[in-house]
Amino acid sequence: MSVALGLQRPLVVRTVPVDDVGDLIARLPDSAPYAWVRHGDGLVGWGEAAGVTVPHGPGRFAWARAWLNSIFQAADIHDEVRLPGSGPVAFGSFTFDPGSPGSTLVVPRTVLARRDGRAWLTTIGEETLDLVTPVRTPGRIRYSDGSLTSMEWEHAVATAVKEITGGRLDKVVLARDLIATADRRIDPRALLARLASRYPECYTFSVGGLVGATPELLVRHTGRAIESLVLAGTSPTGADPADLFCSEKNQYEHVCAVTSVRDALAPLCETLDVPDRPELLVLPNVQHLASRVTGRLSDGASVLDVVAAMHPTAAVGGTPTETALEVIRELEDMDRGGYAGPVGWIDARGDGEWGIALRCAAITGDRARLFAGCGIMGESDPAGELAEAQAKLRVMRYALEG
Ligand SMILES: C=C(O[C@@H]1C=C(C(=O)O)C=C[C@H]1O)C(=O)O
Repeated sequence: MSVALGLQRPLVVRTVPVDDVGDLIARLPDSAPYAWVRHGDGLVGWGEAAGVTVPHGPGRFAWARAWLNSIFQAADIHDEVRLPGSGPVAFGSFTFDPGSPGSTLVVPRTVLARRDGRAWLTTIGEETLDLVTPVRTPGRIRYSDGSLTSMEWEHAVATAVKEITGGRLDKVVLARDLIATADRRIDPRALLARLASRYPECYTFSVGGLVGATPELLVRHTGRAIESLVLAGTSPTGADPADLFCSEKNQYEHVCAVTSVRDALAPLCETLDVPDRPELLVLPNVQHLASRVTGRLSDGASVLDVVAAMHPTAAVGGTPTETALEVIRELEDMDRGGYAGPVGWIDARGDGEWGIALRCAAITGDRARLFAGCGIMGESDPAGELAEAQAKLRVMRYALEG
């Protein structure tokens, strides 16, 4: 556990309003940035006032909440803005599988934020001078297979189809990875800038080396109001949306995801509104069936409590959840790390926004590990699912190659 200022010495936090800050991502000074930006609004952060690697295991969300409480409750907070995301915030990324190590929480030393025309700056401890170094693009990119070749992955999909038609489960989301090697060290800021301009509708994020632009909002928590955007059912952009709406496979795949979210949220909510029918979310590469679920929490649960109840939804796990996790472990032959896990931020009031870490890559030095997955149903065609995974990989390929 690293706590730069020490648990015994409380964080001294100051939030002040600032004039318009321009492009948030362009303000990031170094190569280990924190970001959560959509349509230009959001939070970016740098430096580390406190940070921790969350121990893996089934109690990891409870452990993370306890750690955050100890930091936030002891903090000496001077907050002139008092909006979600003002005062101290922690950025976090949790691994998909509770058994995988690598979940992290970081309270940046500096956070710059904008929301609906208001901007603010939060600093912890002494002010420091942060120089914005020039952003370098990664140069030429070479790709190699991840854990499975395309053919092996198609075979895994075919095996999953057999498990489904044989009655072991209804739906499983299978993912694959792709390794990219660049000419030089990959500066996450170069990727963030490209992602934010090409995918403004998505949440462009960076936490602990995991960089991406996800369209899927796991949960936004503002006071007692919560909101989630459930995605499942995909076709290439440009294909007739009617095919997606009329496809029984895609409709059922979507119903599985929405049901998992409704079942997770219902016990926490006094009201919950789940649309009867999905809408269409069109992105530059793919289009999805999308359901916006809204609700009101019945008590003071924090955003992390809600994340803990929801993860993993059937949009990235499957139905039933535990069987899907078993099949994923059996067939993918890889550790997903933070891919398909919750990623986002939380403030000291318990407000925050968390997405499902999709359309992303884990960056280390000159290497990026890209991930993409697809919901597999009894009718799935392995070649079609491979094409869908490739379309989803285009997001990070574009971020790397421009
Ligand atoms: C698993 C991914 O995406 C998920 C799977 C989808 C599907 O199979 O239709 C759609 C959106 C996401 O919930 C991914 O992008 O890697």
